[in-house]
Amino acid sequence: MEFLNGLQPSHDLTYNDVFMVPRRSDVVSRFDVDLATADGTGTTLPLVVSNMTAISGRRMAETIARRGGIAIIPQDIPIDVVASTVRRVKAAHTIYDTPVTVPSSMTVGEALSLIPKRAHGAAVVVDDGKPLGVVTERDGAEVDRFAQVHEVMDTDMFTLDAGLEPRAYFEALASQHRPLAPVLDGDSLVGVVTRKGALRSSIYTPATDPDGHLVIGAAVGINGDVRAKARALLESGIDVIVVDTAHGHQVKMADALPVVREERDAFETRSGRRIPIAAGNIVSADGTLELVEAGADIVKVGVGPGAMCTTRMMTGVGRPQFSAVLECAAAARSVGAHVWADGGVRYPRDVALALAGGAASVMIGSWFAGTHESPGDLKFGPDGRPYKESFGMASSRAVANRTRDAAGFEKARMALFEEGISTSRMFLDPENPGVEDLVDQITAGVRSSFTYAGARSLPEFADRAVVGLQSSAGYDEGRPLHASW
Ligand SMILES: NC(=O)C1=CN([C@@H]2O[C@H](COP(=O)(O)OP(=O)(O)OC[C@H]3O[C@@H](n4cnc5c(N)ncnc54)[C@H](OP(=O)(O)O)[C@@H]3O)[C@@H](O)[C@H]2O)C=CC1
Ligand SMILES: Nc1nc2c(ncn2[C@@H]2O[C@H](COP(=O)(O)O)[C@@H](O)[C@H]2O)c(=O)[nH]1
Ligand SMILES: [K+]
Repeated sequence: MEFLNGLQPSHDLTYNDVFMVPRRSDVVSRFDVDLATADGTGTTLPLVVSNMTAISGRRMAETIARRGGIAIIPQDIPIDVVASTVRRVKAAHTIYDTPVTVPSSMTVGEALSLIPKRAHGAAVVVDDGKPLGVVTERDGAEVDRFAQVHEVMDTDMFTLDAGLEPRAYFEALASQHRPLAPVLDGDSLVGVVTRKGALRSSIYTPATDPDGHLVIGAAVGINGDVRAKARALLESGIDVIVVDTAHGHQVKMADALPVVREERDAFETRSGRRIPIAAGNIVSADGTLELVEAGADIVKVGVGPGAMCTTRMMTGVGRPQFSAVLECAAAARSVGAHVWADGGVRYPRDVALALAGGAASVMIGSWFAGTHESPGDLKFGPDGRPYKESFGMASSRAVANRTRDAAGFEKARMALFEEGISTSRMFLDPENPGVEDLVDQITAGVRSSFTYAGARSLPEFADRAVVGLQSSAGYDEGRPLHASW
């Protein structure tokens, strides 16, 4: 990346401070862009879902990996729960959506609470392994919530066979005027296909491990028995291990990383698979080099940009994210390592700018909180708008959860330090209520960005991007106008 007109910025910059200028391009189609990352995680899109309890769980993990990204399960989740999450993600189909299945005797009320767990808006009714019908929100809307599913389900089953090409699924659904269909392999239900899903599987490549299963990562903190936790996580079958703390450039991190590296190397000897280690967070070249030296393959960059994060207001500490990414990515590159740009991403442009700054992948938390796939229950505001609750991992809510086994006195001491928001309502966008809708927007924006720069791949983009500085009026000029002046 170079600054426009050779400018050397006199102060640190964040995403809103900068813009990219187009340059002559021989990339003639946005489909010619390859967004695969080289950070060793197997992702085909440079997107990582933040290790936050309100955002990253099983549904998020399988959905994002199916489209090429990866989700990181937070450090606060008990290891047996992480292991079962990993098992279920690895068992999920790489092409078809996982169906919500309900027995025919389930109440409509219960079924309606399960349907929003998937963006496709329907549950498949299954008795004794045999699919009998489909029930949607609309089917359940007008009836008593204690009615049973078999009374309202659509039994005029339209199913499709597994193994067809995406176009065939799309056309079959379109010609039958169906939004979705259960997919059967022989008699058994293997998934659900929607028109959009079929379209997406022709555009995205799932992120898979060497055995062809969807990828997933998990985080470990720097306190407690780091060795045992790291070993258990590796044994659970994760594809990247994230060593996570607010202030990554500290002695405890420098002590924890060699331990995690030893466990990783031992796991490689046992299994033949080398699992990358990500660690953070830091915002300086020094911090990057020290973490890489201590064992990190990937360094997580970002102190204070996160939407749930109060660190900068509480402490005055942090660094505008674009400059932090730029400096850390250059340092990482000089020693053959990678960075993830973590936090503060609200628009596709921010993802593009992080990649221009040299990030191998971009971590997104809050933006993905308001989707069907985030773990929380769907709630409704006074105006009926659906939302999910989100909270920071350094909020009193998260700290209370993380320290649940500590003695009362210790708990109270730790609760003194709070650097995150405990409740925030993240509304679902009615047009884009699923995380895949957001991924569609991001990849459309980023692919287009690459063609403006004349780049076909991430390294080419980081090399060719020309970045200028703008005032807030410049930023404002770029915003769309949804009503008249
Ligand atoms: N990217 C960001 O800007 C930030 C992210 N977070 C996220 O919040 C979660 C919790 O992280 P964390 O608070 O580190 O909790 P951890 O449970 O990982 O504990 C952090 C350890 O580091 C010590 N420590 C020393 N200085 C600091 C400091 N300035 N801030 C925090 N800990 C410090 C703490 O000791 P002691 O308690 O005795 O001081 C404690 O032993 C993580 O998921 C992290 O990524 C949190 C804040 C900022
Ligand atoms: N200072 C804090 N940072 C936090 C907290 N919880 C998460 N985070 C960081 O934010 C990013 C996600 O950023 P977003 O803008 O996409 O939401 C996450 O990966 C963490 O690094 C917190 O409580 N305090
Ligand atoms: K912030």
